[in-house]
Amino acid sequence: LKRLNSLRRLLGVLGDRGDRKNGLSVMASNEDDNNTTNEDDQPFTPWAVSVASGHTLLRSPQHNKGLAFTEKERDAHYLRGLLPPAVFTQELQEKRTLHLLRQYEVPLHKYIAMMDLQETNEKLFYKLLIYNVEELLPIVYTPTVGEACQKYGSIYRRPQGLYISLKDKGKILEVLKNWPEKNIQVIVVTDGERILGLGDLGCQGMGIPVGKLSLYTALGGVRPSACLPVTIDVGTKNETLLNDEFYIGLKQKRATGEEYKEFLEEFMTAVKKNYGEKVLIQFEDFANHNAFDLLTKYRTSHLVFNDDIQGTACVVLGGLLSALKLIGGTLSDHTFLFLGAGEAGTGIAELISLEIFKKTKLTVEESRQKIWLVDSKGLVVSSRKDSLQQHKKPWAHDHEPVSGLLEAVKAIKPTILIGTSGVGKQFTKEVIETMASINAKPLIMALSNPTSQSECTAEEAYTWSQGRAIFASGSPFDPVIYEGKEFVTGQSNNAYIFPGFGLGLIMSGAIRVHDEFLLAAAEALASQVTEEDYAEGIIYPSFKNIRKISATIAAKVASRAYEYGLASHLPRPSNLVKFAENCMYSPTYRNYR
Ligand SMILES: NC(=O)C1=CN([C@@H]2O[C@H](COP(=O)(O)OP(=O)(O)OC[C@H]3O[C@@H](n4cnc5c(N)ncnc54)[C@H](OP(=O)(O)O)[C@@H]3O)[C@@H](O)[C@H]2O)C=CC1
Ligand SMILES: CC(=O)C(=O)O
Ligand SMILES: [Mg+2]
Repeated sequence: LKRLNSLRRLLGVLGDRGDRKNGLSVMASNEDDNNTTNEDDQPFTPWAVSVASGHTLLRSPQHNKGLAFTEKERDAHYLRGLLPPAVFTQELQEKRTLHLLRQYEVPLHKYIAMMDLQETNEKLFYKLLIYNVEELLPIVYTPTVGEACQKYGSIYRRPQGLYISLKDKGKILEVLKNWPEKNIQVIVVTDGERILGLGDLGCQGMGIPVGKLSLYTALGGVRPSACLPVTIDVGTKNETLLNDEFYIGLKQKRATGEEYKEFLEEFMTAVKKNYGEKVLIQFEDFANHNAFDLLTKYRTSHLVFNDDIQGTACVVLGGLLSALKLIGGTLSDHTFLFLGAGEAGTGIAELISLEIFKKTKLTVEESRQKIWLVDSKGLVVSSRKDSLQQHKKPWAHDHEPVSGLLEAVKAIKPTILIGTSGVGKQFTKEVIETMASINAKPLIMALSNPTSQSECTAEEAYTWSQGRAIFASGSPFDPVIYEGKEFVTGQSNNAYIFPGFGLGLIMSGAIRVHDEFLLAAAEALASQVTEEDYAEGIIYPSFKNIRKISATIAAKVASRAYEYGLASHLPRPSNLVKFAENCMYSPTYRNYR
């Protein structure tokens, strides 16, 4: 009877709504019961019926403007008294927040502050990120996001993204329907097994899809409400996490084999059913024993993109095409040696050989002969072929076995050395000195993330090559002074690619990804490097111009999609760059009536 009375009172409050001239936010709750008896052990219904004004408006990250609500808006939306009297412009808010962020000395604290901002005032978060991208990218993205994932359980405040765990088997479609936004254009999904070069972080990998999607918006202009971060939790093999009382994921051994495949199949089917044919699914930081299979299996039935295999290939090929201006020759004149023969390494190798095949008279097989890879067992050579994973086989060339990287550098004499091992400090003094003894301008790319896993630092690359190296890294390094000269380094990270690439797919309504799109994206990136960049010895354009770069990449990708009959948004816009720019999300506040 008491509960019935509560309900009556609640309905009475709701009935009052029309009488309340102000249309105030109405929060009705049976917590308001004037009961004297303790109901703590009674089942409770968390009623919340609201319109976005007053307190509710301030609590809505999409609509909140904080101190930037004007006097008129404060009157019209029942905010009087809920905010201090000062009215700030968005620019002043940006300045204030930046000032605050700079007071934190620990990058992880800045990360937490940025995530809080994203959860309270989305437009201010994106304004800050877009206009201060070089300063804040290392916070919301690599390297800090790596540390955030490692400590995700203990810094956890509010859930971000959608968690799909083995507990949801048979109900994934229902779980997708719980997500509040219906019009999803991009999903970034991980299963947490290979988070950067930090290994299996299980459910705590969620930081990666969240971070990648914030870049989709900030760098590529995709609406935040169209982005869905997903973590698939099938357990973890990380014993530390399994024994951690603050671990937020399933405490069980990672599922493998058929159980894993069936769960992923259910996810892929549910996604297509819920969001349609044109939702982009970006696979991120899966271990390579699943990543290649998932890409192969779903590339013909879904719009899928593996960032670690394909996005990384684009950013590196773009950097190589641009580097030719500094190191000379054509791509096919060079010899490439990789440390690491996994997703990134073989993905890049495949795209380089495709580009050489397209631009020369060489066959794909001949172009592959210019590329060598070293894995944890040494140089990938034909005598090892039978025991090699499928993705390594095309790179198993005839050569006697070579055990380590230094020996491989001496034997192969590469002009370009690329680190994709996920293991730090592998480009030793001897390795770089040997590269410098073979090449006037050795091109050295240390791509592993985060900074702790980088194959070498910028300082090591410049010092050990006596200032002759052309250097780029996956995570950013500060400029280095060597013998009185300043060396600015480039960041070779797929963040240059996926936001623009995804935008190109979305704006053209592409239904599948074709390898030609990857070549187009790489060439578009290379075309954005300026003479000033080359004068500084860098092979990537500045992140400051990333939205323009993303628009150029999007336009080229879309253009190929139309050319290959894979675009569904018709008619084709005549100026694709302009169209891409016009599609981009703006972080500027809107006026409320
Ligand atoms: N800059 C960027 O944009 C990107 C950077 N990355 C980074 O690249 C790294 C690798 O990623 P990914 O390719 O997906 O990982 P994978 O696990 O697929 O591949 C790692 C490769 O490195 C090899 N390896 C591991 N340890 C050693 C060692 N000590 N000596 C030689 N080889 C070794 C492995 O050998 P084996 O096969 O024998 O086990 C494997 O071939 C990560 O740190 C990741 O953060 C990834 C994507 C993009
Ligand atoms: C950059 C990226 O995707 C990685 O390190 O995995
Ligand atoms: Mg990745």
